[in-house]
Amino acid sequence: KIKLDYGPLYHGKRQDPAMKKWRENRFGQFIHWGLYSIPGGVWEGKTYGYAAEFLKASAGISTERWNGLKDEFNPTEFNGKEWASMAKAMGAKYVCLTTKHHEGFCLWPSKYTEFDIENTPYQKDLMKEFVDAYSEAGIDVYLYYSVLDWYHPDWRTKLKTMDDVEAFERFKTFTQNQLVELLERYPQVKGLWFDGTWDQCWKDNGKFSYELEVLLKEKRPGLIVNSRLRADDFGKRHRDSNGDLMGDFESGYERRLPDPRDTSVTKNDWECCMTIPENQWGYHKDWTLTHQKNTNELLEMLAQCSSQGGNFLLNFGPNGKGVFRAEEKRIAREIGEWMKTNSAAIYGSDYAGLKKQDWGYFTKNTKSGEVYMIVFNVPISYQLRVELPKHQTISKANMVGIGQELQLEKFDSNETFVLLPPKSYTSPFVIRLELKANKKSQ
Ligand SMILES: COc1ccc([C@H]2[C@H](O)[C@H](O)[C@H](C)N2C)cc1
Repeated sequence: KIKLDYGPLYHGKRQDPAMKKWRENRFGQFIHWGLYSIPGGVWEGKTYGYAAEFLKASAGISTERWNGLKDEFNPTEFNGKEWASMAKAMGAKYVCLTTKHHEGFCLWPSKYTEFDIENTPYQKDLMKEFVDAYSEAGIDVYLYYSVLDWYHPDWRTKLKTMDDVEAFERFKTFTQNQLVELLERYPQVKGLWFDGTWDQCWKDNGKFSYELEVLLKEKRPGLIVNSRLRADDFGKRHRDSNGDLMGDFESGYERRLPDPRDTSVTKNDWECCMTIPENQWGYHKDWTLTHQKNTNELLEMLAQCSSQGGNFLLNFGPNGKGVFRAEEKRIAREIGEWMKTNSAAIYGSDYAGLKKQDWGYFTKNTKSGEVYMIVFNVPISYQLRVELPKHQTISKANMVGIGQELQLEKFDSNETFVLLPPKSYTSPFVIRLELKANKKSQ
């Protein structure tokens, strides 16, 4: 092991109540909302297909012109309670909102910059309405914060000169001040989701990122931070120079999932953040440019994450007025419909320790011990293979929802077929297994 002064604060999975709640949540709503939500990927009549939150770069817009968008930010149709009730109906147990994306515009009235909500026609503390509404709906609130800040004069991608070093020292102070300010203004907040920490400037400041994690966790005991906050003594990110995770959960799964058979990911807590289009985090006017994931595709990702002990954070991008697009509202409703019947297989679930099969995913409820099969691919044979450890056997298998008991066919080996009634299955479904000790092996 390489000796590190600025590696992880601890090893293994946190078992405190705050982290256990994070783990039980399993399903969250990501929201990207900022000045980029106003143009929505279109500039001077031209549509740019790249991620809408990068329009400044993809359309070559001057900093002055881009920053001028703050004078147009007036989300008169924003209604925190409506947003929270859509998320509640979808079945999201937590939410993560961009307080400041790479553009540097702050959705809260910050003492440390004038590039914030206070200096827009809207003026009001939108973040307070947001945090209060979601908290009252029983949804845990997390805040996304981009260290990378295109607006701030002291931002430096890399530190080449002494001027750069001095500027970046001021930038580090600014960053720390803003983060403390967020925790003080919004006491309900459960955690921080850091982004924009891939540049050399941050890799050269592992000590600062370590001390920042310590400071923020002292300010807010139980605070949860993602792996993107940290760099170690040698500039390694997410995992330190010994391969150990820094932060409380691995958040490198951005628009991608681990291999479904990879059981190594179960060693740490982790989260996959996902867009509905191929690559749009901020609102984009034209979603027809790329594939839009449908509800069953998204449900399968949610099921896979749970089956491998990870969380699924699904992104929504409201427009400049604070309105979600029709596709997002429909998908939220459809996911919520499915969760009404099947959420027992998701909330409080974890890796079941059973061999992955082609028909779908196993999850295990950590409290009840009940094992679930979430089925996406019904085999032509209508036989769902289950391989159990020698000492276990299935005593019952029931469809969740309708409750129907399913026939079992047991093999001499440790395999069992759960037999499906031969009919058409047009929506993913869940089977609850009751397992018991296997007498034969005693
Ligand atoms: C250059 O590649 C990037 C940089 C930043 C991102 C940002 C997205 O804007 C979004 O906020 C995502 C969570 N983050 C990694 C994505 C890809």
